[in-house]
Amino acid sequence: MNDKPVLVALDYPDAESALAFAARLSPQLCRVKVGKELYTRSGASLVESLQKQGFEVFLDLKFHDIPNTVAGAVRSAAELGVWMVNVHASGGRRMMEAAAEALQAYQQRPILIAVTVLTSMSDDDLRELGYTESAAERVSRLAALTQSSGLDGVVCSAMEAPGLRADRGDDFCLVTPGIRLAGDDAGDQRRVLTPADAIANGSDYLVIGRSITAAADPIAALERVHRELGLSS
Ligand SMILES: O=c1ccn([C@@H]2O[C@H](COP(=O)(O)O)[C@@H](O)[C@H]2O)c(=O)[nH]1
Repeated sequence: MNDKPVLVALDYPDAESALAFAARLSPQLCRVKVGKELYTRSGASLVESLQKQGFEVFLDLKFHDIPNTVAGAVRSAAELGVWMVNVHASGGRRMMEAAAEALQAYQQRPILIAVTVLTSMSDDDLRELGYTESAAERVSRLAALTQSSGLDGVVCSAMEAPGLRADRGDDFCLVTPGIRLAGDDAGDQRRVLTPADAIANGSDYLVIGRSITAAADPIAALERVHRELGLSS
């Protein structure tokens, strides 16, 4: 396990709330994730404010568009100096190759990963969309496509991590949302594991939102995650 596996999802409606919460966290102990809700409202300046606080930022905008547009989007993310950025694997090989190629010009580039199947989706959800594969099968296929397109890793559920680790090797980065502390409500998530089980399954990074941010005492919840992983807080 790497020494900073926790990525705290800052799913807040505005910069003030996000920055106030981040100020209670230590950049030595975790990284932060900025997603669509916060970025749409507060944009690049919010990312820069978090970086000034010392945080490495995962920009979770899940780009999915034509290759030229996605290449430009990941280039903008690199200019912003984010630590990690993502696209949707279902954008296909040419889109992912264009994204990977766009980052080659940067000496210090973001880690580039692709979302396989959202952790909020079940096999039934996929069937309703007309897919005949299970979530696990689709994740496996999209992860192979992601790796052969030159990306660094995928977003998947920790439930799929053992198979992906075996198939894709130790250097392929597995980023897993859908993490819940035991006893917490899964909410809209469908493929869920605890922090300890996710790491045991081979996850590199755990994306954790509500189990921390919606806890009565968020800092105590983060400490509980670290204790569960055998890390000091
Ligand atoms: O498949 C995915 C991809 C991204 N996410 C994001 O992670 C967090 C999870 O938040 P929780 O509150 O811990 O459920 C959220 O920002 C999602 O946009 C994901 O859940 N699943």
